[in-house]
Amino acid sequence: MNADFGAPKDLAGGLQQRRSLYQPTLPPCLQGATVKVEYGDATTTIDPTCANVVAEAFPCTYGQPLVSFVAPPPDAVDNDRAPIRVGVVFSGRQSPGGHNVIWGLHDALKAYNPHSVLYGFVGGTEGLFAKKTIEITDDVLASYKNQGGFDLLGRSIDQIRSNKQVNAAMTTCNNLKLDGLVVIGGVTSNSDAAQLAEALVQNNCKTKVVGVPVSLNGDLKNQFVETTVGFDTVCKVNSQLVSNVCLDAISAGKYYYFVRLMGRKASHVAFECALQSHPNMLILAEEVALSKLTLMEVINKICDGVQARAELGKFHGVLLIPEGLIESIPEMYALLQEINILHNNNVPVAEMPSQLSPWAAALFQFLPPFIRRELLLHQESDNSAQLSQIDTEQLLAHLVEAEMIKRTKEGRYKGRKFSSVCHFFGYQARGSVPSNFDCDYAYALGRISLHMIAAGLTGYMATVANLKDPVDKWRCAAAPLTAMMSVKRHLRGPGAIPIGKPAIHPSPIDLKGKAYELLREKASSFLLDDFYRTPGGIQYEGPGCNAKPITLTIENQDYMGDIEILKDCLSKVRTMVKPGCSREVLKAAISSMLSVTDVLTVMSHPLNAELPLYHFN
Ligand SMILES: O=P(O)(O)OC[C@H]1O[C@](O)(CO)[C@@H](O)[C@@H]1O
Repeated sequence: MNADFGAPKDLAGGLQQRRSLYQPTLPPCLQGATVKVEYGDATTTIDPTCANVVAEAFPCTYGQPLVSFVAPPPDAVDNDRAPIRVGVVFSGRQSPGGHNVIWGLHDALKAYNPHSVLYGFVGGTEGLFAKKTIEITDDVLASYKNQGGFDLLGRSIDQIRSNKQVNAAMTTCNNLKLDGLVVIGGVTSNSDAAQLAEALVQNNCKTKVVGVPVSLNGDLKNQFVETTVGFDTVCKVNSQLVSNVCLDAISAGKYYYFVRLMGRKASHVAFECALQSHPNMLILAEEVALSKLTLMEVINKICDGVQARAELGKFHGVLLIPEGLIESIPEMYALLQEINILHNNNVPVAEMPSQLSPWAAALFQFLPPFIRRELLLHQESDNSAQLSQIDTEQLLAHLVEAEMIKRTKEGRYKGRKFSSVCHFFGYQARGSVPSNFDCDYAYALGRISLHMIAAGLTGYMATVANLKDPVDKWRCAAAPLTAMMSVKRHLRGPGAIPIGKPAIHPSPIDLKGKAYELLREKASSFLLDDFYRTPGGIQYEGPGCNAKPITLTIENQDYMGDIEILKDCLSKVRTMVKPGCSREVLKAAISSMLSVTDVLTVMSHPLNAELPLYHFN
């Protein structure tokens, strides 16, 4: 690695310079040097059927309580606080706002005790294993505040997983006498952080491990985590690009733009961009997987859309797909699985096609040569295909064109010749200057991380709830990483056997949610009416800067399921306990009628604080 990490950045004048001066807004509880730590109920896991497996895998860190942070009372005794030593590592992929986590952590650390030290691991996890550090100071941070990229420290493999890697990380923590290690990343990095936390406790290492949810994919979402840092920015930047091509398409009326967006296991980015820019078509991986659509069924669906538009005299359009679409098509998934096994068996790439099963070989041969080459690329660290390198949008455009030619020959399509232009909007947005929302959110999470370490929490994730409200209503908390875990299983239903290691899994688009329903209601209008929307570039200051402060998915994120549970629960609870009962009695009543997950949902629900108040006092 030859980058000069931590060196001052040459900020171009104007916007970049002004952004470095932006001061994130802080929720009230984080405004002082300390916080009051409130412990909630013990946790299990989001999937109670896996609780035993998770408990067995994490004997020391499973079942820890939920924690919330509130402002300390004005008369709180402010004892001397010993300096704290913390390390921070960029583990997951680049995502706008990552630098602000480090900035928030640094500011909280220095406010806590000015002699505290923050080490940044240079070159990501590899820097952690090799104890390659720089000290993070005000000077080092100055030109990275509110800037995109992860170039302050860089990153390498998103893994702290093998025994060798865990031991190397532990040695570094011991050598540097770290009180805390902050791991920045998405689902994979936070699963690894949980494993590292457990290993450190088991080996009597004093370092507390804290995870911070940073991922452009927005798929680390559960009852504790509303969204990840970077998702807001990436969706806004991509939505602008998508709306630009929509306007380009309608202007000349001659091209279909096929746009692939990042999102490996879940289609959140594509979904949000569709909500923001209203393209003609959106194919969600979750829908395809649910309906088990074959590749040709997907192609026919697109061709039917092209044909319906042609009947209205429209020969242009914009189609969005997530990069994970290819894996959601059953036969493509099966083919990728076979290739995966060949990789795991170290079969040379050139020999792979000949070792595929007959049906997989037939499918492979049917695909255009560029896709064949891309499918054979080496896997990612989580053993999945390198989806960012597979030009699925080109595959679709190629097959749609062939199908439209066929329909023309058969006399089924009488419109103009189909023409396409393909784009992958991925890395462009990933390196973007973060939005105000991501700057504030990341900075707050950085500050929370310090308070978690100071409170001695390990195996936890920093969280903020109520994100759709103004910052002064944000609720700062920490949730055990094991509470977010589940285990993959073979079969669905009661006989299903959990397999594999417990991990935090990406959460897919909720196909029963309000945001999805909204989009489906508009699908036919989007397809035919060219109902394009132009959100424009991110506005940082002045009129319009807060017009849409947070992504529409989050805004429409309904707690409907939870509210239904809550309402139902309340009506039953009323018949069981007296108004003004204690929290314990209330909890026992709730527990007697709900599953462990639902009790957790209700007790950690944003409305929970009101539960005893307006119904029982
Ligand atoms: O930087 P790389 O290794 O190409 O990673 C690309 C992957 O990272 C992500 O941007 C984030 O997980 C994915 O959407 C994408 O597939």
